[in-house]
Amino acid sequence: MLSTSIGIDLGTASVLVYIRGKGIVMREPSVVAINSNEDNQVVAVGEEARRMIGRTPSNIRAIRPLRDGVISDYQYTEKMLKYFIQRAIGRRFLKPVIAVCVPSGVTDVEKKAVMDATYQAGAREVHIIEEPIAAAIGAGIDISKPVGSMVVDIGGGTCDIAVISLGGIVVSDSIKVAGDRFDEAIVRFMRKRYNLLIGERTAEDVKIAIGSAYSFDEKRTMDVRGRNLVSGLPVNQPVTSDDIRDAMQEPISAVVEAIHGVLERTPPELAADIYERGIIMTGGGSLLTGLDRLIQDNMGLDVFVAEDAISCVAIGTGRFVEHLNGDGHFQINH
Ligand SMILES: Nc1ncnc2c1ncn2[C@@H]1O[C@H](COP(=O)(O)OP(=O)(O)OP(=O)(O)O)[C@@H](O)[C@H]1O
Repeated sequence: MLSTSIGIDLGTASVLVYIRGKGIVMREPSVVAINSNEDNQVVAVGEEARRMIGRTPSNIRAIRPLRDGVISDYQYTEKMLKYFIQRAIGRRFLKPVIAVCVPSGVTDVEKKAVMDATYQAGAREVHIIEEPIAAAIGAGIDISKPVGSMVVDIGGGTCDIAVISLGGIVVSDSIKVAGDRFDEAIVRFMRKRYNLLIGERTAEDVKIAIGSAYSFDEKRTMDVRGRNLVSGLPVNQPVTSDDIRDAMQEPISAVVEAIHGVLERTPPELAADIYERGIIMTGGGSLLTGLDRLIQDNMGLDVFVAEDAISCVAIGTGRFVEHLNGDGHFQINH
């Protein structure tokens, strides 16, 4: 009997678990709720904890243990990871082999900590995988070939840009500007332009509903509910997709500049491959309307959003662990 292989995308915004033969079996927000009256015990994890944000007595706090693509709270990252692994695998006779994809800003010490937590949660063997490699595998790129591919993974906390060839990263950059920064920019804009106080969850909803990185002919509007900072009362403020584009201009430009920077540092042969094949975008942030078009116009090359972009890293991590050969190397025979 084969032991189970599991791939985990330990993301800033969400954790996805992939099991061999089943695909993605779990997709939960990276949130932990703790009770300060009971020695900061964990009271809920994932979606249940997220629902508690802003709706709990003051002794219960919902925290995001990974922020800005780094582990901001190791203790709770470990608890969250263990909870998800145990829920995914249940009771098993044979311990699973687990690959965990960590945000690229994570240090070697933190990687070791994630490894230890995964062993403690019941793994037989643990592999830590880099985010751009997982994203590329998940997007269906054959990374083993001596051909340059550029992957831009835009998550919640980080935007990772990498040129991959022969299974390794040749040039890369990681900036702490991604989906969360877009949301924060919308919060700031609403306060400045409309004296309206909104939370980050509302900002995210607005971004997904009418946010656009590119100026399309069709304009969209929506009413945003918040608190007027002058009257102190709740109001509905109509906003347009142009408003939201203005709001996000700074973080969007930072993403475009970072891609430029990586292309400039790419060796000419690989750059030629990328001009021929285009850029692949993955991660939830790449779903922002018009972002592909904006990058395409700026760079003068084709940009494709991968199928199921938000799951690419988890799928890639799962495929990585499925195709490990006996000596611990990734190998797919095409
Ligand atoms: N349709 C959409 N349009 C715009 N943004 C979206 C959309 N769907 C999801 N997002 C954004 O994608 C981000 C989360 O992406 P993802 O789940 O890939 O991140 P993550 O892997 O948890 O983070 P990281 O890679 O930084 O660790 C959030 O900021 C979310 O608002």
